[in-house]
Amino acid sequence: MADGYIPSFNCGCKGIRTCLRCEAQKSEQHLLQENDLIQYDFTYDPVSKTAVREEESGSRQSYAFPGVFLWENFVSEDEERELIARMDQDVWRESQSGRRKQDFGPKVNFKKRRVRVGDFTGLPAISRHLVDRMSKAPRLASFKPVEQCNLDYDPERGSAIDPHLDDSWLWGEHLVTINLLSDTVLTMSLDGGWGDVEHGEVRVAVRLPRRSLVVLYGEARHRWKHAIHREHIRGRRVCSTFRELSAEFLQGGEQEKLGSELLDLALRFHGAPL
Ligand SMILES: O=C(O)CCC(=O)C(=O)O
Ligand SMILES: [Fe+2]
Repeated sequence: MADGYIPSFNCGCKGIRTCLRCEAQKSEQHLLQENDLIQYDFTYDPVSKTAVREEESGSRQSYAFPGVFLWENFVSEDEERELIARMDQDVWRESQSGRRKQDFGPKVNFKKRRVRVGDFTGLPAISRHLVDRMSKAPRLASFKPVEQCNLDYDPERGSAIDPHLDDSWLWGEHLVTINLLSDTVLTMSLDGGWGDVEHGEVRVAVRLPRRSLVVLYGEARHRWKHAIHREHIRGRRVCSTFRELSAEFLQGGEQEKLGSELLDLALRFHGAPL
């Protein structure tokens, strides 16, 4: 897809962030993107917290892979049904790469590093129990989200999210995502080699079972990019990502006042999507 290509119809894609719907409109289609045939180098093992690679020769390499916490069966089947039914009562807005989204959070301009309350009215009521429950994990004992973003991935649209790092000017140490409706794979990637892999892109596949919660922190948050590739969306997938504030917006930080206003609002759980 050429840079600057702007689809002229019903999707939210811009530039290189395309979906099957807008790709189908192009005369010269490149339906298979480069990353459609990924050979995974490593697979994450949540028990040993290592990234494991099996060579064709039968030898096995494994390296510590810190910064991922996985909580299986975080929500029950009944809860999942209720959560999705509730989300589907609200409008889903078109986003990039064939995703749809619902946002509950402050108004942010990341380029200009500006944030304000805007129309934010708090996280949705359905999240109160979820946030309560996540705080039972020692890693999340003091996690206080001020933003929730729900994303809806559709295999028919080729929905995906390209490798990226989440902002760390506004957002804090922990990125918390609840994975609903289908299993998927969160692909972690690093350029320039790792361990005995001297150069090139190293990828670690983190399996996310349906109804699990995953936390990225430390190196997995700040050094490794994360992505959801198209081929790992096998059925409708909905996720909710929760983000906390960075030190600048917490006690003792320069923007503490705004931070505490956002926190108070967020944790009243009276929110409507923006
Ligand atoms: O879909 C996911 O699990 C990841 C979403 C994500 O990385 C983001 O919204 O920044
Ligand atoms: Fe992200």
